[in-house]
Amino acid sequence: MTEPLIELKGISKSFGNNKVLDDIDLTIYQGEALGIIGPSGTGKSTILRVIAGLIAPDAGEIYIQGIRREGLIEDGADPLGIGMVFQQAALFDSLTVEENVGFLLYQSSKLPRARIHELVEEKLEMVGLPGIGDRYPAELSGGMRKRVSFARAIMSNPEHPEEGPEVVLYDEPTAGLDPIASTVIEDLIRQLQSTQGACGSYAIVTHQDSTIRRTADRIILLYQGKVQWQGTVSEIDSTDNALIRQFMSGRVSGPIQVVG
Ligand SMILES: Nc1ncnc2c1ncn2[C@@H]1O[C@H](COP(=O)(O)OP(=O)(O)OP(=O)(O)O)[C@@H](O)[C@H]1O
Repeated sequence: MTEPLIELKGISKSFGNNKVLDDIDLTIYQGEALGIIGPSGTGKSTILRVIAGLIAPDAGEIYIQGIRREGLIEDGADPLGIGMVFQQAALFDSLTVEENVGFLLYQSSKLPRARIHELVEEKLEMVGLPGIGDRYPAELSGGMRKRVSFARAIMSNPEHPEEGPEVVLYDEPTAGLDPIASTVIEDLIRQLQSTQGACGSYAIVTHQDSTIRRTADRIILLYQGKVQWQGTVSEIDSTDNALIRQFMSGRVSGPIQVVG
């Protein structure tokens, strides 16, 4: 494996009495596609939010390209860009697609509007949605909104190319999509990984079987605050780990307790 981009060491996080992450060690390597799976409520989104620097762990250390992160992302930029695609597309409803995708550039760059427009159009083309910049999110389907949020996540400022996202964190990017729309998103994730130069390494949280198999190379299973299993995609079918067997088959009986 190549060099570690992001390392979590001994990460713990509780909400009240609920210990969601319990002394987790996890590394994301350069060029890696890491799938994070596990039952609902086991802290998959929480781990992404910790990696993104949106919430602070209670204990443990986070290293970004070998440099320890102090505080949250808002306290100082990481040495590499981390983009996030949320489960909900999280677009601003009152802004057009163009204003959403170019949001950060319109807010904080000195680029002329025409140049931002070009860059937005370039990203929209990459996600297969050219020419929709003047529409509003409410006019789009769920799958289109997700693709627009991708376009926003991969936007970088050509004045500061080093700030472009090198790592993307995908939180259930295919949740609620039909199988064909899911395939489009899965292909897009892999396509961006190989062509964009930017989104070459990523972690993806998903419950969908096709997304697990098509977008991840290495998988970890989170349960009860711990990484309980890790292996390659082909190993999810051959392992006799009882947690993976139950999770992938959807059986109610087994070591994973059904909540609710
Ligand atoms: N800000 C918060 N305040 C209180 N509890 C929280 C907060 N964020 C998450 N939790 C709790 O932490 C646990 C883990 O939540 P998280 O969203 O990380 O799970 P998940 O594995 O991503 O779940 P799902 O698969 O259902 O999306 C849950 O019990 C959730 O209720």
